[in-house]
Amino acid sequence: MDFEPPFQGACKSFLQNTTKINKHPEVEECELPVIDLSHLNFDPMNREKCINEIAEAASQWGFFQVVNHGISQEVLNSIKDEQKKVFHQPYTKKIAQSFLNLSPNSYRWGNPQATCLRQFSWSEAFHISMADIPSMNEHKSLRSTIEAFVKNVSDLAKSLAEILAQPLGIESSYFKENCPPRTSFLRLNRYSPCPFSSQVLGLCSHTDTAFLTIVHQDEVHGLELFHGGRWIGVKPNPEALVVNIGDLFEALSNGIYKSIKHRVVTNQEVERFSVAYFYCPSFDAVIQSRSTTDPAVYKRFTLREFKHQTQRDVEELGEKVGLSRFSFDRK
Ligand SMILES: O=C(O)CCC(=O)C(=O)O
Ligand SMILES: [Fe+2]
Repeated sequence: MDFEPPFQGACKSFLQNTTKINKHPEVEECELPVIDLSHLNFDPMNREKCINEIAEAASQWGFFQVVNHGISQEVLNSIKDEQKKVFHQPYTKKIAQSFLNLSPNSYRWGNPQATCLRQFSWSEAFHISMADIPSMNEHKSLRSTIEAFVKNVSDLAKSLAEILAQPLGIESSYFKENCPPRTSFLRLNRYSPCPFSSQVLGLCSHTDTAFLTIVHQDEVHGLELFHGGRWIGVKPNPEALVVNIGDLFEALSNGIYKSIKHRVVTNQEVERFSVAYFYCPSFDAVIQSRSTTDPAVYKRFTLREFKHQTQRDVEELGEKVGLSRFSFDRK
């Protein structure tokens, strides 16, 4: 098929000298906490209970699902349809810098810096900065679907961030001041069927950098998170969106909320799609651990410093090291 990136060629040398990654079929599936956001609009007691559930899930799991989230099924379905159309364009077209009129390197696949199979991702993605959406003029239906999705998902991200900030005593204006509308971004993901599914991951294990991420996954299983010392699968729930805490919120909350490692496994038969919205501050936003009682776990840093460190680690080690680079405990 002319839309597939040359995954096999790119990881051929790793496949020849690798031992199997320990995954499927041992991985169990779990029901992540499901939080009904309609309770936020009820009486103060119900609202308080809902806020506590969200904060509890963010600290125990770092991941949760939300229903009655305010994004219509129609918008979610059309994102998937549009995603399918765009990923099914010829590979040679997708790699052209001018495709979709996005910033350079918005289309990515595999992992050019991988040093071993564990770091390779059998998937492709478009990273779409909010600032790039207005220039997607030639692709009107993709653009308008993305705009409709972003309009809803950005409000949802801001409300969830403000809710999570409350128990930490962070002022409600923090996110408004630090996350201007253009600093967040979307990632459209496509996981291609993989003939080496017992060895190769769809998206290698990582934590997200953002304050928080909101994911709409389709009905195909694949997302797994590391919890309680083992990998567990997140059962797709068509009504729900998956929310996860990113590194910046873990740092801001002084380690109370957890940015958890997650990955996507491949399967041999069907393609899988997901769309992730990463709620991010501006590059110069200062991330400083907030706690009135405990000593700070993380040093103060800007997103720019964090990104530079990540870039260096990816170039030198093939993967991101993440928050531990900024921990006071680091040896
Ligand atoms: O595809 C998924 O379910 C998760 C995607 C993800 O973790 C990411 O894009 O960072
Ligand atoms: Fe992620």
